[in-house]
Amino acid sequence: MDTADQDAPLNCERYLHWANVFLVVYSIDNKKSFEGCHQYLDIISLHSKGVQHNYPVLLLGNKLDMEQYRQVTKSDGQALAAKYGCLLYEVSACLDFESVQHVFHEAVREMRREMEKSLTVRPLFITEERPCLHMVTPTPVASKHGLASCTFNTLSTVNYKEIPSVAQAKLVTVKSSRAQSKRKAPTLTLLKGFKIF
Ligand SMILES: Nc1nc2c(ncn2[C@@H]2O[C@H](COP(=O)(O)OP(=O)(O)OP(=O)(O)O)[C@@H](O)[C@H]2O)c(=O)[nH]1
Repeated sequence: MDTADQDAPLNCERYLHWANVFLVVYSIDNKKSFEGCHQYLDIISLHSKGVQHNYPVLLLGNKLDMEQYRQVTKSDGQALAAKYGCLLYEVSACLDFESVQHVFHEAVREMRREMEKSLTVRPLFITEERPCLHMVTPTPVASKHGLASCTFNTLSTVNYKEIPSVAQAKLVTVKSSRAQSKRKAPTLTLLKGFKIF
């Protein structure tokens, strides 16, 4: 979405809640446009804090072909990017399509990296390897990314662990409290690493 705001951010909600990655653009030949970026960067970082999620931001100095009229040095751009923890690129939209394309590809890569990072907070699974001493209150394990959701209301001596990666998957046997009390009662066999829905 192109915000198309002329001087300052307007109705930010319409893109803040919608976007996964932000490109903040100024013209290297226009100091005012560079100064206007501060407001956008502030708003995006406030938004990220509010939702406790890091949205990648790329700061983009456009009109590199206007070098002779440059009002914003590359180090100005780098300092601003460093302040807000974002990446800086300088491009010429009218002369160099590939550099613009590269920035968009980078934006998508950054977004994927962020999503993968947030996936490292993995959902829980159950194992009987180290039984707990007390009953655990059944809790729905709801993953933000829909990876796992289950309740453990028949399992009293189970242990809760993070799901290992599929490469580490192996068979484990989980017994219900009823099964443990009866020697030949059926047990439930799970493949470690598989999600339980
Ligand atoms: N020299 C030069 N001019 C450019 C470049 N990119 C855009 N322009 C010119 O800058 C002006 C503004 O471009 P827009 O794409 O409309 O910029 P914008 O900020 O999205 O403008 P709005 O959509 O009206 O908010 C136009 O006259 C473009 O031709 C560039 O890389 N070099």
